[in-house]
Amino acid sequence: MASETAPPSRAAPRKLTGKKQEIDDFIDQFDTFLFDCDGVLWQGDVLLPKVVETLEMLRSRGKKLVFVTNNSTKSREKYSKKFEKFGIPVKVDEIFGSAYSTAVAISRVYQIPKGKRVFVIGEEGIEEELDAEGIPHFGGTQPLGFPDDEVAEHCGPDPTVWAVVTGLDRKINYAKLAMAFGFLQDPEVHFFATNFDSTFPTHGKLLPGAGSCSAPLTFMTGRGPTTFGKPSQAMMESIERKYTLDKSKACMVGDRLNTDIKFGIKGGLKGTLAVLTGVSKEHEILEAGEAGEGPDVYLDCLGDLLG
Ligand SMILES: O=C(O)[C@H](O)[C@H](O)COP(=O)(O)O
Ligand SMILES: [Mg+2]
Repeated sequence: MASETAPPSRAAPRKLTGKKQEIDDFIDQFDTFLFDCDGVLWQGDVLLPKVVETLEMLRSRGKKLVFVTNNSTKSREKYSKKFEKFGIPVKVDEIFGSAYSTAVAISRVYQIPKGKRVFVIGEEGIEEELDAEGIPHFGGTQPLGFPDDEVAEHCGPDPTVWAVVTGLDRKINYAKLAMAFGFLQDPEVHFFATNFDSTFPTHGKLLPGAGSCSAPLTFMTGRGPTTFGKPSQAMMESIERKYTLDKSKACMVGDRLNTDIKFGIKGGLKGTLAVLTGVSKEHEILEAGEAGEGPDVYLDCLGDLLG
């Protein structure tokens, strides 16, 4: 049996101490920073401490900033407006969201056939990115067209449905799941999820995440979805198509081990930085480090990069 090639040994995660020289040395290794959003820059609509100043500092040192979020509730356009509201100028092209990554995959990689449509369990972000790619869709934030308690008469296979796409849907309900289950009983119908984050960090607590919106369908059908958010490299490929990304000078900054840090490690980026303002806890980071799956370094919060 071919011997399993052990992953290249990775040093244990190191907490940056906040000494100016150590932080400067860390920052100076990179010319591009890929930033996760929820749990790194903000929690919901609350900006985390010193985020604006930190991003300004990095930009003043000539660093390229790219924003890579698994949160599919907003399109890139709407994220650009969210940044603007916080006084952070970010162009749409600097933002890569899982809704965008999924819509691009459906239209340009899988090439959905003409006359087919997509059923959505999710919010405006998915709908707006599907619209931008010219992909017909229904469900999502739109009414189903019949009272929820009549779903039994309406659910089941539908030859016009080419895929079910799930994302974070804060108004998910039994009728939506029943409709999606009906479509997925046809094995030809694709099952896509924007991302599989189990939880969503907001208001200082964890709420159900996008992965918890797709999990019931996996339980019903025995099928796992194909996902296009981190740690899938679909977004890394989108970023590389857009920018000449020198991975040997790029750092991924995230709050979640099994999405952000895994995305950076799998993507072969030079560095990974975890922050403790979102999902992963310090002991989880250290335990992951023992398995060679931890970040290179970590901080209590992004603002600590200011030293
Ligand atoms: O449930 C979700 O979709 C995720 O928790 C959330 O939106 C992650 O967003 P990110 O941290 O990738 O910006
Ligand atoms: Mg996050």
